[in-house]
Amino acid sequence: MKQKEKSVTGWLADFTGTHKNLYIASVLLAVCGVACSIVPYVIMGDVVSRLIAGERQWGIYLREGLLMAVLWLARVIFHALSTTCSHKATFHVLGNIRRQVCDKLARVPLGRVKDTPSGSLKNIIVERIDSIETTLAHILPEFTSNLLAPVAVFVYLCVIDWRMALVSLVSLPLGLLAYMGMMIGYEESFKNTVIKTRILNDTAVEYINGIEVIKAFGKAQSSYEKFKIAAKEGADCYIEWMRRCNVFFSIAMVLFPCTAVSVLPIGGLFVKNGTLAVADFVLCLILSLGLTAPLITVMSYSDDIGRLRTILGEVTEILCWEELSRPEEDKKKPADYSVTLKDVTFAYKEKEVLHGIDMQIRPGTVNALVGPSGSGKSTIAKLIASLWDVKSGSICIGGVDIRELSLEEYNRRVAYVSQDNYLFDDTIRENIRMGRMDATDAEVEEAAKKSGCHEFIMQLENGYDTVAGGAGGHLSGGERQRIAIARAMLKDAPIVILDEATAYTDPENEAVIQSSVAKLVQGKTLIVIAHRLSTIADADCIFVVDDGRIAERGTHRELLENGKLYAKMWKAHIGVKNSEREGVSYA
Ligand SMILES: Nc1ncnc2c1ncn2[C@@H]1O[C@H](COP(=O)(O)OP(=O)(O)OP(=O)(O)O)[C@@H](O)[C@H]1O
Repeated sequence: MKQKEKSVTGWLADFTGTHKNLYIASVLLAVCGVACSIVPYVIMGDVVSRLIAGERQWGIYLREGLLMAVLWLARVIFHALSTTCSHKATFHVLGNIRRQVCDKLARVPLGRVKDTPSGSLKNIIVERIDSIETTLAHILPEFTSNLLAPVAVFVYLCVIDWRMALVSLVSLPLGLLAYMGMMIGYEESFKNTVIKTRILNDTAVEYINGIEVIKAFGKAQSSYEKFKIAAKEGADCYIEWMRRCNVFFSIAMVLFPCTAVSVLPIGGLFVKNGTLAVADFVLCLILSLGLTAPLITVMSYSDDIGRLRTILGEVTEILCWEELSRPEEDKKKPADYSVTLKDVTFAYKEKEVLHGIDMQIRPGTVNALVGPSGSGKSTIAKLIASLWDVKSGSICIGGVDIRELSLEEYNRRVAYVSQDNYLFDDTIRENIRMGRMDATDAEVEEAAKKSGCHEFIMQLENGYDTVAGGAGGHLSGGERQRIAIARAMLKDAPIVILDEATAYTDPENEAVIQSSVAKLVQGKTLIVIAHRLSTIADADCIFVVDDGRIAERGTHRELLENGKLYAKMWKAHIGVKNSEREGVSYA
């Protein structure tokens, strides 16, 4: 939270880290470049004076001309070196920002990430961070040179004739006035365009992600319409802003470079009354012409700086998200792999969905969570998997509160197989290896065999080297779940949480999955969210969740004897099951 008070420059200094020196070198080189661009004016002044004085030794002019050429060349070289340094530093900064954001996403509660549209996060991490590259890389060297150059020219003008220096500035305040008119309502307009662009991005991502549903329900036209409206609103917002700026901008751009309007007549007057030499007058005229152009460039950076501030604001907002409070290292060692929930409550935002959950899970036992849809089973599983933090109460592993265990160590102890088995756009082999990164190919294949994947993998075009596709799109739901089980098997964690998939209920797939789960959990603490009660009839303990509370607990037999919710659910289940063949049990 303390981080939130940090200024944009403070954040930038943080992101720059050890590469600050490159930025310093970039500024110093830019200053050298400015010096090289000013000295030719001094030489030019000398040339003009000599010409007017009637100097006829062409060798002098040649030498001075050559020196000017060398200085111009040096200026270009300094500029190139300066921007090379700033680009190098900037790429490091961008890498650092992206790394910090990605690390952060792994440390915040899952809900925080899920509640943010994936389009927005992707947009910030990829495009928006990328878009500040030019500004960050150019702003330091170019801001320095464009600001220093006119200051140096003005000082030189003062040295020649202070009156002419002041006369050359006459058009500046008028131009500034027009420019300020352009800045009225700038912040609001800029924010508006950022919001509209974000909406357009989110709509585009939603359109692509939901393409299957859109096609299936014939909603292509209405979904495209939504995208079209977002694009039009974005464009309108820009056009309206630019239309308002146009007049002021045009006036400012006309007024700024108008130095000659004041320098010519007033300088001529000074020459006429003999208070200004002709050579100095010519030099002042040349110098004043180059005075305002760099200042216009400096002012154009206000736009880039605004964008930089907005984007850094978005990035730092993510970096300030509250994290799961976990130590770097375990504070205590769990005595065993029992799981205990004490008076746990949990709310999604304001809506409390778990109200005082108490559960005792002995190590090495099979435990099931059953209950009506929406009763809170998955939420309990996710809290045990440490994806969210409880609102009150505690969850202990082997007698130690999970908030006293490091996330890394915790992840080694718990394998969570969710319904939503995401497969990365990588080979099947690497997807399974994610369970344990140092597993050999033989170990990967062994896990695949145990989880009933080997056969269908071998039938794929490139076997284990087949790319699974984004979100595992080329595999069926059942196949994806089996790969997720293989992954968990390879991880070999002592506590396994399994959210039983409801979607893949064909008897053959169900039997394969259940026998592979039975292999996965031998001797481990299993917590399974069961949708098909026959699979957990032999469980050591069944917890019946109803409306965010544990309504009943006990073995299958005990719960049937109770004759309450579980008995009713079993009756309903058997009604469906009677027509099917008997299921295989996990235990
Ligand atoms: N990310 C979320 N944000 C807000 N509310 C949520 C979120 N996830 C779940 N809920 C709500 O919390 C309650 C419990 O949901 P949960 O998914 O834990 O139930 P469940 O028993 O696992 O349901 P199912 O058997 O249908 O998967 C539900 O009312 C659900 O609408």
